[in-house]
Amino acid sequence: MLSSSFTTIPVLDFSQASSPSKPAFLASLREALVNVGFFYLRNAPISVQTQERFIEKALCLFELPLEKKLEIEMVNSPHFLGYSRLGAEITALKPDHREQFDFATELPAPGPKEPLYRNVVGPNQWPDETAIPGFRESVDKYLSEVSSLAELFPGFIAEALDLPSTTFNQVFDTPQQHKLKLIKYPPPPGASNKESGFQGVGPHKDSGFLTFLLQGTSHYGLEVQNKTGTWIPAPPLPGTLVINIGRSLEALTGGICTATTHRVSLRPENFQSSIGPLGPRFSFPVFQGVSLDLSADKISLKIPAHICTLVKNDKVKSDAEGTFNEIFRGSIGEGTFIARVTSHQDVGQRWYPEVLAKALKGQKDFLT
Ligand SMILES: O=C(O)CCC(=O)C(=O)O
Ligand SMILES: [Fe+2]
Repeated sequence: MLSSSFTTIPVLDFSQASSPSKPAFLASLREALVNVGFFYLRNAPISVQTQERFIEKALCLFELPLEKKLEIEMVNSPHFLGYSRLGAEITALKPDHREQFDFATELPAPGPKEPLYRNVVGPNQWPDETAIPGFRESVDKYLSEVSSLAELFPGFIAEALDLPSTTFNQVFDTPQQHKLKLIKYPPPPGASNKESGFQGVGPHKDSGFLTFLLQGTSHYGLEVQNKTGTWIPAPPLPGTLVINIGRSLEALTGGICTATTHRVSLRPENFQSSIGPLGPRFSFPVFQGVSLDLSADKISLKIPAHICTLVKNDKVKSDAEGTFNEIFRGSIGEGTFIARVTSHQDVGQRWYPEVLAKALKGQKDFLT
């Protein structure tokens, strides 16, 4: 049954999230969760000053000379935090054409007796404060405001699914780690594939609860795959964040909330405007984490039947890799760890060579 699927991405207004308009907000949220997996959010409670200062500092970070960036290269960190050079990350078995810095809620590394997968949490690698004064403060502030917004959504989602508003409380750690990626997509080199463009990031689903994406420039490029396999553009709308559902939320709701495949295509025309070249595209996703020790089968949410019947498509065409679904039979921590090791193989090779070798062979039971 592939007859109907979304062709546009809904726009929700956060100012409706408090009564008396809350029922309308929850109804739009329900439709977005169940049938699209993506929505824009207007009037998010993130201060314009925080956002602008964060973008300004982020652009300075990319302008540092390569040797300064390499001081905080991700390969130095067993926690997958820091700088990844252009082409260092792999998605859907192909290198991505993007340069990025990964930061996260500042937390200590796990102790030696904790499971290996807990190493996806640990301290950040911060750039030299004298090179970009105020950088750390601007990132901390932005991540903290987005985290506060993110932490309101489990309650809204529960209510949108007609579940008690505290339903998801048990799935988060205290404190919970969230991740912030700073991404630069340079214009594509040479000719690109006409149909799909040059791969900025290949087709994938995010692995967390929700992702909160700030598109920092006006480029087209982000595309969302509807259930029939068609790619729908998700260009930046001024004053909005793009929010999408990750595999953790999808698994926790037994697939009622849909984690939708997306990609960034770098077509040469996306880098041109009527007044000339746009330069690189910048984007800044925050990935909302969930408890690492959680496994989908430990949580059995009873979603009301009238919500389950809203799910329109029983078959979904997706270009994302399927491996995570297999891995997900273990804990979320294991799944996330393996996804990180295979995406950042230089880090995997340096810190977890055995896990990488086994992951690459597609073995799934190696962390037991
Ligand atoms: O750059 C974007 O707009 C999206 C990036 C993305 O999907 C990701 O990093 O997971
Ligand atoms: Fe993504």
